[in-house]
Amino acid sequence: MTQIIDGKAFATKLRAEIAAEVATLSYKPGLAVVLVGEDPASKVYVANKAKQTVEVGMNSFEHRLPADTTQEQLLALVSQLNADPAVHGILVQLPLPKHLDTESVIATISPEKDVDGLTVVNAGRLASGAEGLIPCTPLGCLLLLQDNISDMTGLHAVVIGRSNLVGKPVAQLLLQQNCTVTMAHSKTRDLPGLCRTADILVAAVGRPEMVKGDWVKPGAVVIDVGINRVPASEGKTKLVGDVAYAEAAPIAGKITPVPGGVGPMTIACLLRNTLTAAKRLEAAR
Ligand SMILES: NC(=O)C1=CN([C@@H]2O[C@H](COP(=O)(O)OP(=O)(O)OC[C@H]3O[C@@H](n4cnc5c(N)ncnc54)[C@H](OP(=O)(O)O)[C@@H]3O)[C@@H](O)[C@H]2O)C=CC1
Ligand SMILES: Nc1nc(=O)c2c([nH]1)NC[C@@H]1CN(c3ccc(C(=O)N[C@@H](CCC(=O)O)C(=O)O)cc3)C=[N+]21
Repeated sequence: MTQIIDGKAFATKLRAEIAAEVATLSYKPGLAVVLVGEDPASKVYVANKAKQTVEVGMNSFEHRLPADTTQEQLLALVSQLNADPAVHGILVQLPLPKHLDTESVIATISPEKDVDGLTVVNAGRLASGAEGLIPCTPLGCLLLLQDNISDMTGLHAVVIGRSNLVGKPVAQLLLQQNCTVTMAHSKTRDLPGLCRTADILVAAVGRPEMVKGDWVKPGAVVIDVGINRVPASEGKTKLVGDVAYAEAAPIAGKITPVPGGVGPMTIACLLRNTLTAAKRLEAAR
């Protein structure tokens, strides 16, 4: 029988552990979230994050800026948050409006407050095995895999997608777990054949239900990172992953659903990173 990996339940447990630790602190960790523009999907995530941040006993600072915010204004806000002792974590919601330079905005975030793990410093720390802040979604994937596979040594992991936010850091983490890692992307030849050799298959592509059932090796552990909103019946929309779940689930050994898989873990890991950053910053004061 296929086992469904319940990311929602795992994330609830993780948040309870975070809340218990926050309650022992003499200060309140603070997370600042910056949202530029009116993207409705982003707004939902920001609202969810703010609610859960407060629930675990942290301060949530929301900065909603208009879509026509200038580069200078955004950089000034990030600098102000860098200097604010009540702020331990800074998250700038991506993607930014096209007129803004994402790279320079990320580069302005203090690496010690970079709870998304997106700065060059934290990416370098992850690649070299040093202690830093690990991107939330990849960290969530790792925690789910560790909870479901006692030892990943020697397993073949195929990661589809090579973004700085998801694919690359996932591959780094699985390499640290002694997996043999193959990174696949839009130029990969015979992707279905490659996927069929994967003991662990991570899909972070952004293409609804691209990974078909017959791409999955029987018994493989499938982690579906994709969050795609697609039309459903009666003019409504629904969320689907990058894996054709109905086809893949009976073949996989274990699989994450969408919603209720990696998504909730991302927010829990964001809170965990904020706690980690707060403890390090306060210890250094
Ligand atoms: N669950 C969560 O919490 C989160 C979910 N997401 C979701 O995860 C997905 C990936 O996000 P992100 O990494 O930011 O996306 P990006 O668009 O930055 O990267 C997508 C990657 O997929 C690859 N790709 C695209 N088309 C194909 C194809 N036909 N075959 C093989 N590879 C392909 C691209 O290859 P190339 O480099 O060659 O272009 C690229 O490396 C999205 O659905 C996103 O919504 C993202 C963040 C958090
Ligand atoms: N700087 C930055 N960091 C990010 O990590 C980041 C970002 N920008 N931009 C957008 C993407 C997307 N993302 C999600 C987080 C949680 C859910 C989530 O909680 N999903 C739930 C519910 C979704 C719903 O029902 O609406 C689920 O999958 O069960 C989804 C998507 C983080 N991202």
